[in-house]
Amino acid sequence: MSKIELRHIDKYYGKNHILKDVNLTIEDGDFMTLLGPSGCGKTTTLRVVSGLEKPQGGTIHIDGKEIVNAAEAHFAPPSERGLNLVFQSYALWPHMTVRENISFGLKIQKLSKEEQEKRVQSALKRMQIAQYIDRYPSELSGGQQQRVAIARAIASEPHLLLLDEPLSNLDAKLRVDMRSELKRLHTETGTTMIYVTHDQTEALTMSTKIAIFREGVIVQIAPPLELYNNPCNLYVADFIGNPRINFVQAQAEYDTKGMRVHGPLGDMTFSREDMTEDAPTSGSGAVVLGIRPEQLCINTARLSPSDIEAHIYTSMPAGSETLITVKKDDTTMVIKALGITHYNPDQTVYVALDTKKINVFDKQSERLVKYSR
Ligand SMILES: Nc1ncnc2c1ncn2[C@@H]1O[C@H](COP(=O)(O)OP(=O)(O)OP(=O)(O)O)[C@@H](O)[C@H]1O
Repeated sequence: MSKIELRHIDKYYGKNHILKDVNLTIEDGDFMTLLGPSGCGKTTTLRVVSGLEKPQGGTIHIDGKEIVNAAEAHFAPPSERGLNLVFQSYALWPHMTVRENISFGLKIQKLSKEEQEKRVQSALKRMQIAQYIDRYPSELSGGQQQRVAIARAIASEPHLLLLDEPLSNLDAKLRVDMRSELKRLHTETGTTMIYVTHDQTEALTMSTKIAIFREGVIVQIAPPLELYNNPCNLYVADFIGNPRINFVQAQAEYDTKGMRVHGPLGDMTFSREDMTEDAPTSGSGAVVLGIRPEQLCINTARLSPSDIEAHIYTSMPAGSETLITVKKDDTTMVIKALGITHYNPDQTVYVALDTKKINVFDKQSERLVKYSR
C-alpha cells in the first residue's frame, strides 16, 4: 500500500502545455481512476508518476518520500519508486512463455521456487488464462496478451499498481469479468491502484475515487456516486452517465433564502440549504437544469398537478430497460424506464419529476448551484 501526492505538476511536450498545475492525492488503498476524453493527459500523468517522463514543474511524494522535485531537478529512477506499470501495449517478452514472462520478475525478487509457482498459478487463474501457460506471446490474441501483462504485474504483489487502459482489447463479456476480477483483487490486497480509462462505466464500477480530466486540468476528484449525483460543472455532468443527462434551459431568481426557477418544466423553488456555497444570493440569471434519465417517471394519466404534459417522440425497448424520448414544446428529454414499456409516437404522456433530485447549473460559469439530494 502507498500514498501518492502530486503537487502543482506541469508537463510540456515542446511548447504544448499538457499537464496544467495537476494536484492529486491518492490515499493508501485507493482505486483512483483518471478519466477523460482522448488526449486530456491521463497517460502522461501515469508516466510522470512512474518516472518515464520528467515534469517541468511540481513535486511528487510516495509515502512521504520525495521522488520528484522539478525545481531541484530531482527525479528518482523508476526502479526506486516501488511500483508496477501495465500499459495498453502489453510489452511482453516475445522469447519467453507465459509462465516465464510472469515468473521472471519473481526470480529477480529471489522468491523460492514454490512461492513463484504459487503466484504464477494464482495470477493466471484470476485472469482466466491458465490454459496458455506454455504458449509464447505470438501464439496469443491481443486480449490474451493483455491479461498476461496484468497477471505479470499482480504476481509481483506491488505496493502500487498503475494500469493504463488494461482492458481495452477485450470483448464486452470478458471486460465485465476482468473488471470484477480487478475490483476483487483490490479489495483482497488493498493495493493502491491508479487506473487510466476513457470508459466511464469502467470508472464508475471499479473505483473508490475518480479524477476527471479536461485538457490537462483536473476538473473534479470524488467518489463515483458523488460525481454522478453532484457533478461540479456542466462538463462533468455531460461526461458521466449513460444515457446522457438531460439539460433543460431555464431562468433563476436568487435571494438569501434560495432561488426560484422558471422554465419549460414549470416553476420550482429551492432552499439555500440545497445550494452550493458560491451560488448567488441576489439577482437573476440563466440556468441549466440537469436531470438524469432515470429520475423521470412516465405515466399515461396525470397523477399529480405538478406532472408535465409531454408527447412521445420515440420509444426504444432494450430488454432490461426502455429509453423513451419525449418532447414538451421545444424541450426534448430522454427517460429511462425499467423493463419493457410500449408507447406510440405522438402519444400524450405525463412526466413526474422529483425536484429534490435534479441539479441546477449557472449557465454562464457552468458551475453547479443546486445539489441533488
Ligand atoms: N511523447 C510525446 N510527445 C509529444 N506530445 C505528446 C507525447 N505524448 C503525448 N503527447 C500529447 O500529449 C497530450 C496528452 O496525451 P496523453 O497520452 O496523456 O492523453 P490521454 O488522456 O492518455 O489520451 P488517450 O486516452 O488517447 O490515451 C496529447 O495531446 C498527446 O498528443
